[in-house]
Amino acid sequence: MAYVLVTDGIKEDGLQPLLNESTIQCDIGSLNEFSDRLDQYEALLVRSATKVTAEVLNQMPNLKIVARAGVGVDNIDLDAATKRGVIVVNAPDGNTISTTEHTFAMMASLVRNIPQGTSSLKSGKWMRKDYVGTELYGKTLGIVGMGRIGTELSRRARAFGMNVAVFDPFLTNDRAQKLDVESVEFDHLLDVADIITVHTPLTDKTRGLLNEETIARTKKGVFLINCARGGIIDEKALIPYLESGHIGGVALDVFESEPPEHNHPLLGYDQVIVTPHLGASTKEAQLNVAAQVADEVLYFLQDKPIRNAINLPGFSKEEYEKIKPYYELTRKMGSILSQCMKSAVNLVEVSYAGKLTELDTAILTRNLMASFLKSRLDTTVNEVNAPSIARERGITYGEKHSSETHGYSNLISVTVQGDKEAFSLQGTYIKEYGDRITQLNGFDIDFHPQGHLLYIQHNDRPGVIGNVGKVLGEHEINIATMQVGRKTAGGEAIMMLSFDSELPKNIEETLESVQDIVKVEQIGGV
Ligand SMILES: NC(=O)C1=CN([C@@H]2O[C@H](COP(=O)(O)OP(=O)(O)OC[C@H]3O[C@@H](n4cnc5c(N)ncnc54)[C@H](O)[C@@H]3O)[C@@H](O)[C@H]2O)C=CC1
Ligand SMILES: O=C(O)C(=O)COP(=O)(O)O
Repeated sequence: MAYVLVTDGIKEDGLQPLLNESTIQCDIGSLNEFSDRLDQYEALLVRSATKVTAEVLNQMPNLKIVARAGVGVDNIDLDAATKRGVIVVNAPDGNTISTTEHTFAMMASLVRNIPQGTSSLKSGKWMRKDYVGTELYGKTLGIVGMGRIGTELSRRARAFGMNVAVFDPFLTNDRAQKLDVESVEFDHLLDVADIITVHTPLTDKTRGLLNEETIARTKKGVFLINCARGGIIDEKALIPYLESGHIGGVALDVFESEPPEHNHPLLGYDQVIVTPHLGASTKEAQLNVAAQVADEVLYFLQDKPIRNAINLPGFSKEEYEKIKPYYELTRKMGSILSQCMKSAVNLVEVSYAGKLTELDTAILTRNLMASFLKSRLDTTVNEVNAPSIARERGITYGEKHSSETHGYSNLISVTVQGDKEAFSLQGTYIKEYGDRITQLNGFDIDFHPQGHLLYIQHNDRPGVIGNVGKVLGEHEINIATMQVGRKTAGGEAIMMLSFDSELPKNIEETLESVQDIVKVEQIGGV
């Protein structure tokens, strides 16, 4: 049974695939409510309220995946999760439309004083001349961050006859042209925009993007909107400009600290309109994001590919189908290399040739590294934390694409380099025969890496192979398959034997005492 904890009121209708799965038990509530059994959960589903800190992760030693039913993952300690090997996924596009529409509603409300007019009338006043608004038509909307939400917003703004100036370092001219927006530098956007709205994640670069200095550059009467993340607009910096009347109005759906304090200074200004982080709060968005993360968690627990991992290279289902056979091969190669080369390693070089060069191979290299490191360490190592663990251990690794296929349609070559020795392995996947190891330390060989293996280095002399068979026979060990490789007659040679069951621990020493046998390594669990 896999245990899953669902927090933050994620919509249950969308979670049906998880809730209906008989091998999964879903608990619904908060971290606090289930504090006595946090150690059992393999998956945690959250929105923005639950803070997945390093401390929370420590209390959940079994946790393998955190799924964010929404976009922003700033409530999750990504570094700590990555280090621990916990996959973090989100639901990137399920709430795009809702947040876009909310931003547009905030913009329209802001320029037409709708919230102010509502509360004034409800308090018995009829103040038409105090609430004269501004048209959107013909005004310039400055969008900072042209991702999913920024893009959808720009389409709506264009439909309202607005000009759109965008600052996003990743926006190409071609895309800007297609979207009929002007791509500008940030300073230029500050100069020309009548309304500025931010749609970036909160990062070190975007924190305080609109601050005392940058707001000073904006047009008098500018309207500012933040429906992205609290802190992108520096809340304190707004106050002098609201006081002086430089800012025409501010719309905030998000705050530096949520909920904001009751006596938060910005809440006292009539020109500031607010909502309590409602951007994604529609029936449709909540159903979408819940269904997206439920699918991802279910897939993950069933060892199927996940699409929206934040701390892993992403790939589509189609790409996964292509990569799948090599995934198993790289796992096996990593394990064999680690067990054959027992000494310290400082460099791992992976080369992909043939059909593989058409694929994004980064995930394969991570998989190989995870498998390589796993056999050497007793901590959790997977594709998520393999890069940081390798770095910590002083192991550099890299990958390249090459044209040297050695006649195979696809070929993976790996060299592991230590201070004193090196070890190399080549493998391929052939549809009819499965995965094959085709070369080991320069020796041509051909075997299916499966089960319990014995790798023997020996001198190519008459009787050696027979003696190995004899010793194993005396120990009642049945050889399943045996492959021999050599470079020259009478020179160095290797054997690779496979067995149906585990071998006795001391068999290496017994075999190493046989004449002309140089080295014996058991390779288990491939
Ligand atoms: N209020 C709410 O309830 C919701 C808020 N959000 C927030 O909205 C924001 C945007 O969401 P999406 O559009 O889905 O994300 P996205 O990832 O599609 O877009 C973000 C864009 O920001 C750009 N960007 C990053 N750093 C930048 C910088 N320094 N300057 C300019 N542009 C920069 C990126 O290139 C990207 O195009 C996120 O912070 C997300 O958390 C999202 C959904 C709901
Ligand atoms: O998706 C996002 O980034 C959001 O900010 C939505 O947050 P929520 O799930 O409504 O707490």
